Amino acid sequence: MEVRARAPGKIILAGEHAVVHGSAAVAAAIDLYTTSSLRLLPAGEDGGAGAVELDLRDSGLTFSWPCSRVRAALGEVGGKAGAPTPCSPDELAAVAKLLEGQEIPEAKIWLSAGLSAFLFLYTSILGCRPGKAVVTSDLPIGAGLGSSAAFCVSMSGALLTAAGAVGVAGGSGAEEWELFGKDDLELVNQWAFQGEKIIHGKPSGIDNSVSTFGSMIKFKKGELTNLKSRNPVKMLITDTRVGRNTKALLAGVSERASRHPDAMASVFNAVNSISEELSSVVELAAEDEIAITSREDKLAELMEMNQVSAHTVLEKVATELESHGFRCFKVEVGGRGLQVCRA
Ligand SMILES: Nc1ncnc2c1ncn2[C@@H]1O[C@H](COP(=O)(O)OP(=O)(O)OP(=O)(O)O)[C@@H](O)[C@H]1O
Ligand SMILES: C[C@@](O)(CCO)CC(=O)[O-]
Ligand SMILES: [Mg+2]
Repeated sequence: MEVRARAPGKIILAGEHAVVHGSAAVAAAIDLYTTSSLRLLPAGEDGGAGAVELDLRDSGLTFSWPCSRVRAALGEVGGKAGAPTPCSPDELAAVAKLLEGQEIPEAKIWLSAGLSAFLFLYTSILGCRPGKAVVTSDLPIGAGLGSSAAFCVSMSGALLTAAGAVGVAGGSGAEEWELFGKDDLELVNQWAFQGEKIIHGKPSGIDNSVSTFGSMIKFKKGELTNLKSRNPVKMLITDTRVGRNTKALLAGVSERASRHPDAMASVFNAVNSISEELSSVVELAAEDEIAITSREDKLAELMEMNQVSAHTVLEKVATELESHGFRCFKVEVGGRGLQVCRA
């Protein structure tokens, strides 16, 4: 039997990064999905122990680990499809060894974090049983839309269903998407968080939570509040195609926080207030067009306050001044003194 699970990406409206340091953040699921399909294979069909296989369909890459090799590296793991235990440093090192010899193109070396998360989740939940997982995704990877969380959530959902730990026994028999119950979602979310930790370092848990539970949420210190919005919020998302690595960005923010603890505490406090206000604006009951427009203006302003970058502000101020007939020079300060040029 094949199990398929799909999980959405997300957009963070306010509180990104600050949420890792205890501020509130607001996030919403978006209707772009990662789908993980899983088929358990009969052991020893070819006289051998079989293999754990991963087919990353979008990148055209497939990976295979003979079960005997997985067992030699990790020992008799798995079958603990209850509450997860985090991946220990020793386990992570053993998983990293399993990546050696896999042909990951240099240009896609970032996939190794996802492969490590896959191996940890697969072997912890199913042990060294042979099986094949196929992953497809609508999401750009490493673009801030929660591709890592959607990967971990959909994979955990498929693995836990195959292990019989979650899901309706036998399913409805119909080829349609079914929803998990609340306890099942909690369990999937806990496993996905362990996967996210392998990919992100020290995530807050907001991405896997919103991917698991969907909807629009406020998230603070691991606590999730569902935001009830009677009018849908529409967003236009633009992928700049400028790649970034969330793990490195997270580490950068933490280092800055330890270099400037007081200033950064104020920043995190300000972001917390923005997220709290944004949450209440989302929940405002908008009865008419005017109210909806003013709600959208408030959301836009709060999002801009959260995201504000010096470059955007400079551009805006300059455009405004120039529209009133002033002339602006955007200059770099602190540059060189006298220079000469000989013809
Ligand atoms: N479909 C996928 N297949 C394999 N690996 C994936 C997939 N999606 C995500 N990953 C793993 O997750 C990593 C990207 O995670 P990262 O957290 O840096 O970006 P993101 O999740 O897209 O953005 P953000 O966390 O800021 O929302 C990839 O480098 C890869 O290791
Ligand atoms: C940057 C961050 O705030 C969201 C990543 O999409 C990290 C996290 O909360 O774990
Ligand atoms: Mg991520």
